Amino acid sequence: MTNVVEFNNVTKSFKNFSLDDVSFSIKKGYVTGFIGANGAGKSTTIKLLMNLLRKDSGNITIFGLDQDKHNQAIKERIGFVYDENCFYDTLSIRELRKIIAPMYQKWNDNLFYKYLDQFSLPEKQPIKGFSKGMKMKMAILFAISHDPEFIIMDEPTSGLDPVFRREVLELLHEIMLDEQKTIFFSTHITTDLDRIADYITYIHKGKILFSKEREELLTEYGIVKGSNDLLDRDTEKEFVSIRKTNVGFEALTSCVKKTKDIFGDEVLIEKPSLEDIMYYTNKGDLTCTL
Ligand SMILES: Nc1ncnc2c1ncn2[C@@H]1O[C@H](COP(=O)(O)OP(=O)(O)OP(=O)(O)O)[C@@H](O)[C@H]1O
Repeated sequence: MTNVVEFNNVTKSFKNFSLDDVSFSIKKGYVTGFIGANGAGKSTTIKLLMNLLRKDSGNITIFGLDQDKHNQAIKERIGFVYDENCFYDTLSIRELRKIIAPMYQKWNDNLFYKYLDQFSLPEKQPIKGFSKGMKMKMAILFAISHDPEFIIMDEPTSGLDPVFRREVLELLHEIMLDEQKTIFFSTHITTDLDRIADYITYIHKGKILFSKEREELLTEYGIVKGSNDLLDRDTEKEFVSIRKTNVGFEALTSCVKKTKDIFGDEVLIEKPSLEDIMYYTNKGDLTCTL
């Protein structure tokens, strides 16, 4: 399987935060969801991917090309949706098109007008009068009208109502019907990933904890429920983190198989949601080898 992106030992430090020796890859032809708590390093990683930030060390290849040597050629093949509005808001879509289209050799007006119509966006109205949902649709419109192979989005569904969110996800589905396309997007809304993501990359305090197939992840991890007297210093170490109540404990394991070997039928193991995995991982440190 080909990788569209390879991060190799990438490091970036700010005064109070570091992306620490980050290595992961993004598979061609799939949707990868990028999750992590507030401040975990998602936007920083995406900015490094877009070459908008200078890395301290390591290297990044995109389409097999070194990012620093082939910046322009790479950008031509990427569609980027940023989480903040970065367009001049006194301009209309028609005026923006005149500025943005010449930047891309492969700009496709047929595609542009197809999506403009599909998104029901007004062409001549200044964008400052647009709702948040309309602005997001417009950002997507400009990101995909040069028919990019790889689409990167920083929280495309944040702040959108459920109907708009569903529309954005439907659009991503439509794009993915072309098996050559790849999408990488960050989100806090893990249920969106249940609908669309094939792979999940999880960042926690500047470190990548895993980058795995979603289905595989949901089989390896489990929510374990049992009686508090099963817990002692040794058994507690088997869990990512534990929540104890008067009636028993609930914990996350990252190794369902090992948990079954240790506890047998004495515990109940349920399939976790991505939200469960994020919640418990933020509470504790990983104790099992991933
Ligand atoms: N230019 C910068 N200078 C100093 N610190 C920065 C800079 N950019 C980001 N940071 C810090 O790096 C950390 C990670 O920020 P980042 O925006 O990557 O997180 P995030 O996972 O995208 O968070 P969120 O989900 O809240 O958007 C934060 O503590 C942030 O304050």
